[in-house]
Amino acid sequence: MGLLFSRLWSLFTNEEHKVIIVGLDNAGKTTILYQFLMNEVVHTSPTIGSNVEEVLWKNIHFLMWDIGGQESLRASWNTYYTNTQDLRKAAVLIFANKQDIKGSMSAAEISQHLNLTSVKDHPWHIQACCALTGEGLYQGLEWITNNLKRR
Ligand SMILES: Nc1nc2c(ncn2[C@@H]2O[C@H](COP(=O)(O)OP(=O)(O)OP(=O)(O)O)[C@@H](O)[C@H]2O)c(=O)[nH]1
Ligand SMILES: [Mg+2]
Repeated sequence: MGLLFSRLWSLFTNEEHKVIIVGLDNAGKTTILYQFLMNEVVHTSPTIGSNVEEVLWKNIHFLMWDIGGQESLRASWNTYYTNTQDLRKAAVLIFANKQDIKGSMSAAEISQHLNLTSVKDHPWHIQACCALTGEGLYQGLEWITNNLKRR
C-alpha cells in the first residue's frame, strides 16, 4: 500500500530530474541546452561557470545544468555533482554533436575511441546530433526518458 501511494504520489508531484551537461569547450553544450529550452539556435560565447534551465518535455521536468568546458574550468565540474541525486545511478547520454561538419567522427567512431563498451556500471547511449538543426536531440532525450521509466 505504501509503495502504491508513493508511486501515485510521484506521478502527481511530477518530480524534477537533474541533468548535468559536461564536455569539451566548443562542443555545443550551451547550444543544445537552449535548443531544448526554446527550439532555436542562440548566439553563445564560452560559458564561464554554468547555465541552468528548467526544461519541460512530455510532462517530465528536467533541471539542466550546462557547465563551461574550458580546461581551466574542468577541475570544478565535480562541485556540480555534489547535489546530484546519486551519481552512482546516473545514466550517461553522449551527444556526438556537429554531425553537419564534413569529416566529423561518427557516433560509432566516437564510441570506439571512448571505449564505451567497457562501461558496465551505468546505462549509456551515444546519439549523433546537430544542435544547429536540432536533429537527434530529442532522440537523446527520449532515451533518457525511457531510462527513467525503467527505474
Ligand atoms: N556546425 C555546427 N556548429 C555548432 C553545432 N553546435 C554548436 N555549434 C557551434 O559551436 C560553437 C560553440 O557552441 P557552444 O554551445 O557555445 O559550445 P559549449 O560546449 O557550450 O562551449 P563552452 O561553454 O566553452 O564549454 C558555437 O559557435 C555554436 O554555434 C553543430 O551541431 N554544428
Ligand atoms: Mg557553453
